[in-house]
Amino acid sequence: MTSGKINVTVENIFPLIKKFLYSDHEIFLRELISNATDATLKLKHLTSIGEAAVEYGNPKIEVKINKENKTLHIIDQGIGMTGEEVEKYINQVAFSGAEEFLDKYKDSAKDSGIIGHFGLGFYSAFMVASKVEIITKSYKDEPAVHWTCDGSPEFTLEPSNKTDRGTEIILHIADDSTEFLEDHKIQELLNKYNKFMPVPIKFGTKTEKEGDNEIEVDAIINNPNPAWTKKPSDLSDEDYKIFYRELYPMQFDDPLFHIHLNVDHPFNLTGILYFPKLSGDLNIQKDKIQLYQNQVFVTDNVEGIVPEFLTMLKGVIDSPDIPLNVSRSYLQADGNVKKIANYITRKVADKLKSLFNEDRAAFEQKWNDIKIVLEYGMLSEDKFYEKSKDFVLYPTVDNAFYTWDELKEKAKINQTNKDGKTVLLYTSNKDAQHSYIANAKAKGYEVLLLDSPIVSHLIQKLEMDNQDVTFSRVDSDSIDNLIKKDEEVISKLSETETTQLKEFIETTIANKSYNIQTEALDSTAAPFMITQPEFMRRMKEMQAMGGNTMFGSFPDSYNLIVNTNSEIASKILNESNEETKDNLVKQALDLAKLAQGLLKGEELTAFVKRNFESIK
Ligand SMILES: Nc1ncnc2c1ncn2[C@@H]1O[C@H](COP(=O)(O)OP(=O)(O)OP(=O)(O)O)[C@@H](O)[C@H]1O
Repeated sequence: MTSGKINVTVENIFPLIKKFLYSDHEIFLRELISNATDATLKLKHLTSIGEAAVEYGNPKIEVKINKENKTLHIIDQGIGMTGEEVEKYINQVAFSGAEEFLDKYKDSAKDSGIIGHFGLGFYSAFMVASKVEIITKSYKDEPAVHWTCDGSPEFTLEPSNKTDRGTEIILHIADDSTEFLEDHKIQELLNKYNKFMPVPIKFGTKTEKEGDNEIEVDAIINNPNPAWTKKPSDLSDEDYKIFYRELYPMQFDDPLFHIHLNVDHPFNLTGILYFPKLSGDLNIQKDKIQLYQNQVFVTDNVEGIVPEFLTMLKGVIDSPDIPLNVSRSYLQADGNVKKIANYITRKVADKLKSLFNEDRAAFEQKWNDIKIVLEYGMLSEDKFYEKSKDFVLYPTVDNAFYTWDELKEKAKINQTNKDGKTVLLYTSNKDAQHSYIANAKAKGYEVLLLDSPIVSHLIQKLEMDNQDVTFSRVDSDSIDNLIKKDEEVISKLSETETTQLKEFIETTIANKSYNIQTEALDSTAAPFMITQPEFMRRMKEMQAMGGNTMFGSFPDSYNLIVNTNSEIASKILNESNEETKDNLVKQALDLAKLAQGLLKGEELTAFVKRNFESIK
């Protein structure tokens, strides 16, 4: 037996490991299973290139709890270690075995996915164990060894009678960590970190029916060949759906479509992203994109790696090239990470374009479910905005869907005003703005249905980019003013009469919240109409979305448009009975309010009562 002191740097590192290095104690299991996986894949690699004269077989990794002894065992059938290697790899912490391995087999090892990446892997065991043993036998024809260490820098190394190849790590679980002796806890951790690791992992047994008999079989907790590691051409739509279920067992909606990611230059990345049916409340998206490194779960916080607008998607990303033990802000500045984000954005845009081109009708059907992500992407990522023209749709109230170019083309003919600007009319609510939509449609205009919460920001951006186009909500002015053509409508009232009418209405209403405007409109147009000017409303909405209160909050601003060519206008003007005149104005105003959804509460009650009276 040899005993000795672990490399001096360790003396300082041990307490560090325990206290600071890992905030999450539970990751020790992931680290040890990763080591076991690496050891297994190394052996696979060596046998495949004829460097190891042993049978690879069907190795698995076993995790076992011994409640009586208060130990947790991680057993693999991998490459193992000789006594010398234990000295070297385990005792000299700073020495990275993986590094040497890679150095030796650099080029042939590249595609076997065996690059170590988590830092101080093995020693994380001391976060939960008071004593750790390693019993290991190398694939080389050398005796097995038994290493023991109680967390102090002293260790012992003695021969062992282990005869089969591989490594068993035994953790004597510390008194403050006994939760790791519970089946359900280990099950939970395996499920979280190891669900898709590339070597089968056994935890306990289960019974299975074979004919009429029940037989005891290994309970394998992982799927070693998850969909993202396969070629897209080997997967059907159904396979992708099945994998979605596997990722999110509690998710019952099918995804709308998927995007298979696969790149190996200038960085390595594979994965599958899904467009989910978004639930109404975007804040409670529980199932997130999961980040893996060589099939080991790392985190489901992909902020900084995936462009923000795509964090609403689901799925997995697997890349060995994402630095993990660094802060988020560092991550965002990392060149590789930026490239990854750009690549993902491009892939998503390409996929959307091909979906659109392949089956436009199906794409239109999905539009409502995906638009929020796309619109957000247009606003936040210039690269995505540039590509979005090819597939972003603008739906009308009549369920027609236009691309940007189609829309401009169409509107140009009929909806260009006298200043040469094409005016795109839209509504945010088909029901609430019904009467205004009807006015626009009567003129043969298209009305878009743009009802996302970020629409005001989006149209602002579109207008900036297309100086010949302007957006106006249907209720922001009278239809003749929205798209001003050259033809003048002649007023039936003289200028004096118009002033008289305006003054009378002003005094009757005596309510400063409306800005009264008299206009000579078509005689069949509504006599009184309340509008909400586009600019003020849009500013207010943008401010509400952006949470910016720097300029104070914008007040609501409404105009009352009085149509001087309407019969009612003349009637009011010519009415000699003051009370009747007053009532005419009040009734007309209430009707205008009703059409804009502004007649509420006490006013609505009084209105209803008054109208019942009038038909008695
Ligand atoms: N189960 C095992 N079988 C064979 N060798 C092992 C096993 N566990 C650890 N080792 C050896 O010990 C070395 C040190 O392991 P440790 O987990 O500390 O770091 P690493 O695996 O090299 O790097 P990292 O964990 O950061 O990816 C490994 O590189 C490997 O050579």
